Formats: sequence, C-alpha cells, structure tokens
Amino acid sequence: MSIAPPVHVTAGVAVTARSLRKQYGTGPAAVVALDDLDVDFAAGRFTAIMGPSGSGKSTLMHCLAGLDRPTAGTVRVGDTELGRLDDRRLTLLRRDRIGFVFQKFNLLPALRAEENITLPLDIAGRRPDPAWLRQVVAAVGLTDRLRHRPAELSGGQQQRVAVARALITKPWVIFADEPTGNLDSRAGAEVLRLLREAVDTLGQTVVMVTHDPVAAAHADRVVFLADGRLVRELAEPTAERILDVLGRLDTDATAPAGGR
Ligand SMILES: Nc1ncnc2c1ncn2[C@@H]1O[C@H](COP(=O)(O)OP(=O)(O)OP(=O)(O)O)[C@@H](O)[C@H]1O
Repeated sequence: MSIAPPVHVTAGVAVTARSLRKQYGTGPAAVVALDDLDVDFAAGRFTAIMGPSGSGKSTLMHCLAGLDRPTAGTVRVGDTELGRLDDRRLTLLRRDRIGFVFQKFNLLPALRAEENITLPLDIAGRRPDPAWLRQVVAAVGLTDRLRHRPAELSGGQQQRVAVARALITKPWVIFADEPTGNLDSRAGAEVLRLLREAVDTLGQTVVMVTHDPVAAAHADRVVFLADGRLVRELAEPTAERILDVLGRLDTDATAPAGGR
C-alpha cells in the first residue's frame, strides 16, 4: 500500500453517537443494551471497542453501522445522521459508505475472490477502478488467489478477501466485528496488520469490536463498555494495559452493590 490513493479522509470525527439508547423488549423483561451513551470515533484512526460479555458492544456497532436503529439518540456517519434516513437510503449508505468485516467472513461461496471483492460495486452498478482494485488486491496479498472460491481459501485468506471487499468502495468507515475471532493467531495477526496499514497509509477509519487484548493493542485507542455505557478509554494501548482495565471492569461487575 505504498501509493496513497484518493481515499475519502475527513479531518476530525468520522462517526458520532449522542445519547444513544437501545432497549430490547418492554416492561419487566426490558433489557437496556445501550444506556445514554456518547462516543466519537476520529477519522483516519483505528479504534477498538471492548467490554465484558453483554456490555453492549455488538449492539453499539450495529447502531453505528445502520444495521439496527437505536431506541433514542443520534448517530452520524460522516455528515449524515442515520436516523433521518428511510430504510432505502440507509441501505445505500451502508453499501456505498461503510465497509464491513465480520467474524464469519460472510463471503458468497459461489463467487471467486475477485468477484467477492468487487461485489459492493457490482451491486451499485459501478465498475471498479482497475488501479485501485490492483492496489487493494496486492495490499491484502491475494494477487495469485483471485480466481479461487472461498472454499478453496484458508480462513486467513478468506478474511483478507473480506478486508479487500471492505476497502474497495473507499468507505468513510470500516466496522470490523471480531475480525480475528475465527482465525489462528498468525492469520489473525495478518488481518490486524492489514487493518492497521489501511489506517496508516490510506487514512482509513476503522472501528473494531474484539474480546482479544492483543488484537485491540493494534488500535490507536480502546473504548471500554460496561452495562451499555462507555466507562474507560485508553490511548496507545498495550495488551497489558488493556488486560488490566478489563480485569478491573470484571471486578467492578462482580463487586457487591455499594461495596466499593
Ligand atoms: N435481540 C435482542 N433481544 C433482547 N436482548 C438482546 C438482544 N440483543 C442483545 N440483547 C441484550 O443486550 C445486551 C447487550 O448485548 P450485546 O450483544 O450488544 O453485548 P456484547 O457486549 O456484544 O456481548 P458479547 O461480548 O457476549 O457478544 C445483553 O444483555 C443482551 O442479552
């Protein structure tokens, strides 16, 4: 990724959530998954979201990415407030402006690697810019695998196809949901290196949910959720400092009420 392409880079904030609330169900069975949460994600930076199981990480990411609608509050991606969009426009925004990398790769099995990479453009009726496609494919190390179908690729290679698919539209932000969760540590490290490089050399904004402190240590910043709230953050994190914060969050969660 040595040549800097004209990726959309906005100075400042790429994604903003204000007073975000998500409640599932009503009455006594109601679960508040996000509780009046405010957070900003800087453009051109790599941010990890961490927190104990059930703290609201997936719910937050789904609301930020327009995959789910919050009960209250606002989300802005770039200069667009998601709540103002009808379903069709939200779908278009997701397709054209947001890149996704999921734990389970989510590639189409019948399509070759190259077709999977260009799928978001094909759906939009756009042709890939050949130079950009070459650059993305080279960056993810798939030049000699383009005619393979997902079943003919290793897990790490499949996830690299998914990263290339996320990059191909030059999105405002890439949301990665446990992108290394299905990979061994070597393949996982490769995918994290790619995301890091996309941020450093292309100015890409990346927001990643992960349980893994080593994965989160690739980020510029880690935000920690507990009970649907943002409770801590770390700049320039290391795996040790992340583990330390996670340990404290777990202790807080198990401490008797009023006991601290
Ligand atoms: N569709 C749903 N219906 C009802 N409750 C839900 C739903 N989705 C999530 N929840 C609840 O909302 C809370 C937050 O869930 P969420 O999946 O966002 O947490 P998480 O931090 O991503 O957890 P994990 O690390 O285990 O994936 C949990 O209490 C969960 O049980």
